[in-house]
Amino acid sequence: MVPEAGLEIDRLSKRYGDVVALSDMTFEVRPGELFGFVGSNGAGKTTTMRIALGVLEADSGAVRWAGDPITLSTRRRFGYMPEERGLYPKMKVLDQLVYLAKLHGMPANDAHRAADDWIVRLGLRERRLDEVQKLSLGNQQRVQLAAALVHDPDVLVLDEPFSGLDPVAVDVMSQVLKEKSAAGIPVVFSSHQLDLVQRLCDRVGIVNKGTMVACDTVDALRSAGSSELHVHAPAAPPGWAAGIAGVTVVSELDGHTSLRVGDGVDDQVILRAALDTGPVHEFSRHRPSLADLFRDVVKEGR
Ligand SMILES: Nc1ncnc2c1ncn2[C@@H]1O[C@H](COP(=O)(O)OP(=O)(O)OP(=O)(O)O)[C@@H](O)[C@H]1O
Repeated sequence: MVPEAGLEIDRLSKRYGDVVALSDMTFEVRPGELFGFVGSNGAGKTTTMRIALGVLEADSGAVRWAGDPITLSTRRRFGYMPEERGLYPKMKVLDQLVYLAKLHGMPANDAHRAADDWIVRLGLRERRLDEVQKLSLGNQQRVQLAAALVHDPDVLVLDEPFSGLDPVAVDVMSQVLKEKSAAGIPVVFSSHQLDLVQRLCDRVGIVNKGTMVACDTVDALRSAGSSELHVHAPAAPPGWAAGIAGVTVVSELDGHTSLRVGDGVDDQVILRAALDTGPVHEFSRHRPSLADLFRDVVKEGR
């Protein structure tokens, strides 16, 4: 049965000496949800994930799974892909996965079957008897994903699982994460690849300086952000829109202008100003991308 409450991160705070790594970090990854955890370098993503997995202790706050504080035995039901990766370099791929599955409490036969299945699924069949250290970095990452999945976990916490993967491996990883969340488990992963996060995730949390500053569906976040107007007026001189009240020029190049338009500004005023410069080939509104929102949040934070 799928529990109603998922993975709850509740007001986590953590300092390293004078550095405040987390300050009241709060969010929930619901069962069946694919949650993207994004933020600048040093924003606190890895620290949060380590605390969730019990690798690191918080100064205050709590982590709960299915409504209860996490214990050693519930933690065994987590699948974790640490940022620093955690494989034994001299162990063979198959042996490693079987070993890890058994460590999580799987009987030997099941462990072998699960390791074989994930090896095939993740395109590692030819590499199964190679030592991990002899694999390319991308293939090591595939093994690392297999290691997070081999014991059929109830929660998946993955620190930058997509970094360094080729496009085929990105597709495989995306598919696996979608399947796992569709099967009802909470999946949280951090990433700097915002186009991928925008495409894949049900909800996204944007972290800045150790605090969750925006957390919602991609659609809701994009709708709440101010939209941009794209104007293509080939004969328009540079600065043509600079004097229009309530309008900020975001970029301007070869007659293509992107404008941020304040609330209550009549876009027909902008269209008339564009037409005054000559022909207008494009005049369209665009919702901000996740990358645009991210930049805004980080800028505001500074
Ligand atoms: N062991 C440590 N000792 C001291 N400071 C640390 C330690 N680990 C992390 N920090 C600091 O805590 C803050 C949060 O780091 P964290 O690694 O959680 O960020 P992150 O969001 O995962 O960054 P990235 O995207 O670069 O991986 C940073 O200021 C970092 O320098």
